[in-house]
Amino acid sequence: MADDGMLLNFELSADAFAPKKTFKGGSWRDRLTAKKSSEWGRQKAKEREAGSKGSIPGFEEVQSDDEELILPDDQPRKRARIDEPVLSKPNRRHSLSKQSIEKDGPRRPSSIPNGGVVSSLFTYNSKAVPRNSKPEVENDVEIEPSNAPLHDELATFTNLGLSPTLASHLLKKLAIRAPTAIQRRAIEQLCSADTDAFIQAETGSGKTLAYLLPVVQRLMHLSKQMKDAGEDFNRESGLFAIILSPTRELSKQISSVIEGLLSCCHWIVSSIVIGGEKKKSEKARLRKGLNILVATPGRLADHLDNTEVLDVSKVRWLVLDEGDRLMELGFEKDIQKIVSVLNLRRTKAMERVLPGLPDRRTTVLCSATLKGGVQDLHSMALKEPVSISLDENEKVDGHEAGNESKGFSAPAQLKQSYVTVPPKQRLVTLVGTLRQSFKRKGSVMKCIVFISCADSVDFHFEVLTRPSTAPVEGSATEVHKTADVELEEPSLSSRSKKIAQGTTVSEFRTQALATSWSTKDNPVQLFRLHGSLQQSTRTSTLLAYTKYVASRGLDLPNVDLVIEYDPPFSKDDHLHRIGRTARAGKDGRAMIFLMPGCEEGYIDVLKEVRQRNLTKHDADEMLRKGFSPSSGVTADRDWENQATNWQLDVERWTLDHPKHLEQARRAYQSHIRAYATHVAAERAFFDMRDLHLGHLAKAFALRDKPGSIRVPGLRPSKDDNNRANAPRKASAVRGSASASRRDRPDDDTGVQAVSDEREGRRKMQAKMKAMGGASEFNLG
Ligand SMILES: Nc1ncnc2c1ncn2[C@@H]1O[C@H](COP(=O)(O)OP(=O)(O)OP(=O)(O)O)[C@@H](O)[C@H]1O
Repeated sequence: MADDGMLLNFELSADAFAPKKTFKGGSWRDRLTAKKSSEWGRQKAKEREAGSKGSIPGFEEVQSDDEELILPDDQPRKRARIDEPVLSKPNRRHSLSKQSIEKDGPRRPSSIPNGGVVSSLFTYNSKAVPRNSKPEVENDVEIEPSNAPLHDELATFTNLGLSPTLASHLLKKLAIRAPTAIQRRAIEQLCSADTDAFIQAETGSGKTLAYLLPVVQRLMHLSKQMKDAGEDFNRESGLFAIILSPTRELSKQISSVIEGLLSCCHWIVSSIVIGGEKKKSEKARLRKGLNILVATPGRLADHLDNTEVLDVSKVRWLVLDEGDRLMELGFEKDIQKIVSVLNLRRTKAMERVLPGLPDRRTTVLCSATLKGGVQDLHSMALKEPVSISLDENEKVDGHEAGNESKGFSAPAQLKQSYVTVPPKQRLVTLVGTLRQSFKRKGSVMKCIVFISCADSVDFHFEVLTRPSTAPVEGSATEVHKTADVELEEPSLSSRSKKIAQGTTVSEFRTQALATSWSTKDNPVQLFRLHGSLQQSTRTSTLLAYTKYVASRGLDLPNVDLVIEYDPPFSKDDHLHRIGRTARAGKDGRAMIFLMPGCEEGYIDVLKEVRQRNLTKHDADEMLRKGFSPSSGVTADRDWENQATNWQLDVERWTLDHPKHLEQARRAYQSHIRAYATHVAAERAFFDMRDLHLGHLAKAFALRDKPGSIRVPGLRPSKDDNNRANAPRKASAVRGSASASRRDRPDDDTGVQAVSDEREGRRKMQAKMKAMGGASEFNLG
């Protein structure tokens, strides 16, 4: 009796299949299966006789049309998969290393429930499309930073209108010596005039201080005028300035910058309302009185409706920070409402004007990009504004300023690169890149990896901090309990568990050592952050990350490398993500992972952001650098074995624990859903129909066939349910990165893409808004 499971378990001896047999008895399927198996065995025997390949006990490979190696299963499977041609293995790149196979062998049967597919990392990968455009590599060009503080002798804060008290406080307490180019313009303008303003400047150019310094300066001046007129200035004098920002994190960051500034004029009081805490305590704070308020739009609109004690009649400065994000996250209506309430209440209260208080309100809009929504916000909130920006051809300290294309700006010194990685190799290439980057700069380096959804962040955090058993040179194989932290989800805190060595660690960690890839000599800490974490956890994680290497807590200082492991959902997203590095004149690198095929079209978008300093890499290069032993003494392509071992190790780890397996499947499914939510203008680059789902599964350490990955509890959409009733074609699931759309059967993938996109976008926006907005760190 030959069934599918036995087919895969056949021992290959040269004589076992020698005579040609006829098959009788059993069902037609059994006979056909046995016949095919016999032919397969004969062919293998011939190969071995020819010395082309030896058999490895306990491991036989069947290659499918997809070049997948199917491992034997404990459980005989009912359904035979008998139509796959048997291919010989012409070269060593097609097979797993013998070492890894032997290692994998004994554990395999228990590791692969319901049959599994292990495909080689290095075979049948889609190739990068040759491009006609000019070569992108223009590295090693020394470019002067475009967002650094100026060296101009005249560009001092006092020359721009700040009081000597504030200027010396900046220098002594905040180590800020000279303004950046955008600060020079904004401070001069806003200190001397009551006109609305639109500040547009690249990321990391110091926009926060560009609007805050004039506000604080003007309030200091107001307090002096009131004092001269015999009136006290204190927290009860009135609310004079409101700063709106799209996210809680950013609001807190702005609030901490204000606190730093106000320590030289402690009579001016600021506060913050951003949700995430009880409205009652926010109301209590508002009741005590304050002069500057930082808020998220939704929460402020709510307080304007429901908190009587909030008097906005004296507000004379309204700042809309990160205008593009405010619009993108759907705060338009809230802002509209806030602006009209401010207008209405100011007019009603004109008779109670304080000495020195300007008649009109100044509204300032800030943005790093000029994208669609910003224009709407501009017309809705600003009246005859002055535009404060650095023109395209403007020179900063004799060098060209940042803008290379209208509406986009990235710091000139930022080095962008992209790496084309076939879907199967994504995970190992990420690890190779991290190993290489941290090897070069040691654990003093800081990096952010952007991943498209919270489930995927969780999965990758666990994978990268799991104890590795793969023999990668110098890896920190033992678990470093001391670093497992501290920060935990309150709801999960009770579920702490004892681990083998007797140390209690939290089941849910947001910080841990990257034991699976960093080395003992150079240990790297990993932090987890996404929008599905509770607010308190997000805040403390960000703080821990900020403080980990550098101690300034203003933004995320000194981030050396940004990796966009999953491409951004829009160009603006990209700009904001890469803007976490190369801030205030510092160096920075940003690397994006693209898959061969239509994703490579995104390279043109990268060029729009900045053509210079754009470098190209490929997966082999990153793997070689990341997985080669540091001694440099290595057999040719030894790194392939190292990478394969690492990958197999993760796959085993995933299969060995139901929890990990579910997490991997959940991450995979959520990733695909998120993939469908790219903005319409960029969908040609990120086309669901070009995703090779089977290969992509490997990047989530899955050996399942894509069609069988269905995690219970993962929000099924209506269309999911409809699809479940429709016959599913195998090719629709397996796809092929290289096949054109026309080659595909008329499958339901396109429908899924569209419906998932709408659904995904709607949910994402709702979720972000419910969280009080999203930032580049709220990715769930
Ligand atoms: N004049 C200055 N000298 C030195 N450092 C500065 C100066 N102004 C701002 N910085 C620092 O530069 C960093 C970036 O500033 P900020 O966050 O205001 O930039 P941004 O333009 O708002 O960027 P993004 O658009 O990405 O939010 C901060 O760490 C800030 O402390």
